[in-house]
Amino acid sequence: MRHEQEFIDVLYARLADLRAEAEAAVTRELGREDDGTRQARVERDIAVFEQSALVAALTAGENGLCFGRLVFRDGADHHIGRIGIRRDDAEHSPLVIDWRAEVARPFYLATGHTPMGLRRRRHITTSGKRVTALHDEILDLADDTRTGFEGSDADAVLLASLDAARTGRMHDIVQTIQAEQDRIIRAPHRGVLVVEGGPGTGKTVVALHRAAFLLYANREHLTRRVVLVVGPNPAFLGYIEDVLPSLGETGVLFATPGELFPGVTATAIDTPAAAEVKGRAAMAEVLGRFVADQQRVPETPLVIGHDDGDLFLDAAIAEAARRKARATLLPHNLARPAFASRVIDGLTEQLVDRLGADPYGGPNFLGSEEVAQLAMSVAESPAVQLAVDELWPRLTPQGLVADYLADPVYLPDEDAAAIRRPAAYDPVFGTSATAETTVEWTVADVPLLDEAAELLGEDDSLARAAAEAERRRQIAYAQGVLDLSYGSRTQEFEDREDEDSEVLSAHDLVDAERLAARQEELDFRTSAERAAADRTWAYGHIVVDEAQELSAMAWRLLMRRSPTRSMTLVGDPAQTSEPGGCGSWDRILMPYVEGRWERVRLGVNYRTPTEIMEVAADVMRAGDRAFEPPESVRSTGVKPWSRHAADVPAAVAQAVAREGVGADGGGAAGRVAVISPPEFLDAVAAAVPHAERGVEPDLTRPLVLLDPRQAKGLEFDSVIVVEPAAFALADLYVALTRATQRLGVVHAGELPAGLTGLAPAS
Ligand SMILES: Nc1ncnc2c1ncn2[C@@H]1O[C@H](COP(=O)(O)OP(=O)(O)OP(=O)(O)O)[C@@H](O)[C@H]1O
Repeated sequence: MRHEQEFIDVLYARLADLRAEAEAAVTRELGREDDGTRQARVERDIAVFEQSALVAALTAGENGLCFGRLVFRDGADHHIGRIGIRRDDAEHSPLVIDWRAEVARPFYLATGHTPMGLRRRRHITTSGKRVTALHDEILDLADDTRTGFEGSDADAVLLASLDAARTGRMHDIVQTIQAEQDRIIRAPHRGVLVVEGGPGTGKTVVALHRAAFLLYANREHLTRRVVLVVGPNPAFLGYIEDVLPSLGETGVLFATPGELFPGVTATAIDTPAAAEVKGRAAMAEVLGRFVADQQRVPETPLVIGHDDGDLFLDAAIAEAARRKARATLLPHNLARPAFASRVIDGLTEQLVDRLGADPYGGPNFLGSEEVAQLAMSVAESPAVQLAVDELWPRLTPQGLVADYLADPVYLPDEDAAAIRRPAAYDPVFGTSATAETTVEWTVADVPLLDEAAELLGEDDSLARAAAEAERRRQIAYAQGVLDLSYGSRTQEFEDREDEDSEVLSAHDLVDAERLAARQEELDFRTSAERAAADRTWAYGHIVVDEAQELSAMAWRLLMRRSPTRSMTLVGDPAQTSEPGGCGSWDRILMPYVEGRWERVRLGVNYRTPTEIMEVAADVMRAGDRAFEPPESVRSTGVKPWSRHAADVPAAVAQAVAREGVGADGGGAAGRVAVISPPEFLDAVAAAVPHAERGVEPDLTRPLVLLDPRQAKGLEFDSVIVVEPAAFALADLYVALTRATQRLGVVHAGELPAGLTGLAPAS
């Protein structure tokens, strides 16, 4: 213990030095007078950016900085930590090794049967900077040295962590990653990896550690292209948001499916029927046809005034123009110039025929210069432009979808009725131009907007050309900066030989292009922020949690954001509750990566004790006798209970009080959740006014009141489920599997099959 404490003291002293150095560097750079040149600013901004990131990583890594030690048979001896730190010696030898480095792998994988060269593995438990416990495992049977910390219970550290009171925030699991989880975390980043498993098997936490690992192993690429984590709702994102920063990774973008179309926030709620219709893959084709309908041919010719006499934009001209524009295969707005030019040609021909016709049937009198002049006058005529606008209007995604929802076509009547929304009519401007500003969007509208944006296209060629010119300029400047600063390269954090795998380094300037990219980032703050604002951003890797809930249309959107198909999808088809949810992985992935994706399964439930899992499994077996739940890793001896009560809210209040939550909302050890069907939420809330509730409840409060959808992915020490017969089966399964310690059910109506055997509460 003393030796380890001495080591930890040295480690924290080194951490403090490094942080002081980095902080001093930030202060120095910020205070430095620059000579006003762009180059000086680039240098300063880069130094501030990198040193600040270093400070953030060092601060994040502080808690539980070192948690393990590996002693190898060949004499090598390494401490393992949350981040890698090097000594201040000439070789910069490693003091503590990042858990993601290859050399740390035996910490997670070695067994007595396959010791991976290990003699001894030690778990070091700390509280703040103090060593509080050691657990040693001997992996080399020939080794007869004993430290006194050898115990047969190798799982003690894991069980202690699973038993600990919840805080309302997910924690990292670097100290206790299990072998089956480690293999998923370190799987190569190419392709689509589906992580499946029942409740509490660690799908979410594993996916987050995988993101941290991929950032470590592919830092350059993924920092620039950004890792996106998609989670079901804001409360869930709040619940998981500390995990990656605690591993030193801050550049990851988190979003709910309703936030994936920049500029739109989903605030309205669809009926289940509407969400289901909007989520169908067929909506892509329906919207395509609706866009085609906006490309019109007039029934009677449009009469266009012109100095040389009226022009007639008839069906023949419009039809030819439409054919030509569609033949470009460009999106609607980008094909518009082709339509306009053919209309102008048609109208010019009319003028030429009229003005230059030879009454005796000879060739037209007008020369090519005169014809060109006439064409110009037609093209510049506001009346012609208006006519083109009418037949091939410029459209926005918001305007198009609002118009479509106001009068949905190409759908059976019943489906159209489900999604129809009154047009936001503006008496001055008409409907479509302003509808977009007044419509409240739903989560299921977001993929429709994205589809519309694809169909319509955005004419950003000028913006792109300007961006490219700017990038070239920055590369030229960056080359100059490089020449000056390459000599000052230092690397404090590195565990692997490979340069690209460094954790962080102050001056990791490798080439001018990369430096220019950094500078580009500085202009717009971080890559993650730029990605969030860019609908066409191609992410380096996408993690989708609760992936079973996404509709076919939502998958189309996500796949567009991942052209390289580098994705980790986690979910559990048995927990599908969204009516538009895709459910089966085959169905989700077939259109994109048919046969070229990998599925792995996690089979151990770390959250829910056996006693609770048996109850949840009984409920599922009532509908599917072959249902196989994940196996719980522990049992608590505490049986779930049920209470029949005429006044359900009052009974909930009593149960909450028994959990130790006082009327002021304080007092409980850990966290308590009441999960109620939406229709009873208000009544229950009146009985437990101290419960935290809302769209984005603060889960760190002792007592929260949730509907089943909000409870997805979360966990609590104790859960009280209200009126279970009113839940859909998948929702009930989710609600019953949220507790780490205790589960109770309060009901006035019948209990659903599977719950009737619960012990009645006293
Ligand atoms: N190796 C581990 N060490 C410590 N805790 C773990 C480990 N694996 C999982 N856990 C814990 O188990 C709990 C459940 O994990 P997680 O939420 O990732 O499961 P899930 O499969 O996503 O569950 P669900 O589908 O029910 O939402 C979390 O508290 C997580 O920290």
